[in-house]
Amino acid sequence: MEGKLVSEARNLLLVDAGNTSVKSCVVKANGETIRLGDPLRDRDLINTNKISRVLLVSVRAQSYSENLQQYCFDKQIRFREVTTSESAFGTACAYENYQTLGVDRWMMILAAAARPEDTILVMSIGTAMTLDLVHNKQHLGGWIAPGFDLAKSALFQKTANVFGNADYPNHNAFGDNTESCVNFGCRAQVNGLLKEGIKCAEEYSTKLKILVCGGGISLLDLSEFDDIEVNENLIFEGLMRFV
Ligand SMILES: Nc1ncnc2c1ncn2[C@@H]1O[C@H](COP(=O)(O)OP(=O)(O)OP(=O)(O)O)[C@@H](O)[C@H]1O
Ligand SMILES: CC(C)(CO)[C@@H](O)C(=O)NCCC(=O)O
Repeated sequence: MEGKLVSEARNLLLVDAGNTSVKSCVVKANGETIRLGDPLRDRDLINTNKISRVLLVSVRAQSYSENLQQYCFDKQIRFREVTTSESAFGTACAYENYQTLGVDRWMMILAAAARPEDTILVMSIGTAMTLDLVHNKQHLGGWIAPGFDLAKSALFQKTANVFGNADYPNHNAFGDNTESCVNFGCRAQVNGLLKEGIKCAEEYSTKLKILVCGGGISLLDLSEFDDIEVNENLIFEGLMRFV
């Protein structure tokens, strides 16, 4: 039975192991894609989707990569972990110590570099928020800041009297109690980061494309930004360049 499954398998599984969650994407032979979860949590995912090859990017502890590699080895599935490189496909990483740039950022940078626009700002709104500038297909650098939940928990941990709830506000306003002041303040930080990023990026070009992804996208006031594209598959788009 196991042998039959392996011989029938021909689909590719892309895996993005982030700090909060692991996402995956099945790429079928006909090009169709399906977004799924963590293959180490849902042990049927690989069998039911006839996976013959796994490509991983991870910003988690090394043990996640080792466990997935072992799992693939046991199931006779080809496995490769893609890591940040000094350059790829003609795009150089802005970090001298390139190994320290998160591979999730690297994938988004490479996805942006494959686009036709000259100047692209890539933003991820996850556990952490990141911004990276890609100009003429080169990575010029970026920012790392706490994400919405992280900013809130830092406030709760480091102050005696600030408390909150688990709401994600869908607009901005001035709060009239502690919880709403925290929520609106941290939401303003998300939007403010992008506005500041645009200001800096406009030194390179006033014609700017913005690509955004991550679990906190609904915190952005999308209508306030020109030429902005929400793309949940940015990391997978970058990873697909290695296929
Ligand atoms: N319903 C929601 N509305 C708005 N924001 C949310 C919601 N649910 C989660 N978030 C935000 O999304 C974050 C998680 O995003 P994501 O799943 O992209 O994280 P991750 O990829 O694991 O982290 P990272 O990319 O930083 O490693 C949470 O920390 C939270 O701030
Ligand atoms: C910043 C995060 C956590 C965003 O997921 C990730 O890209 C990471 O762990 N980066 C390592 C540090 C860096 O990119 O400089």
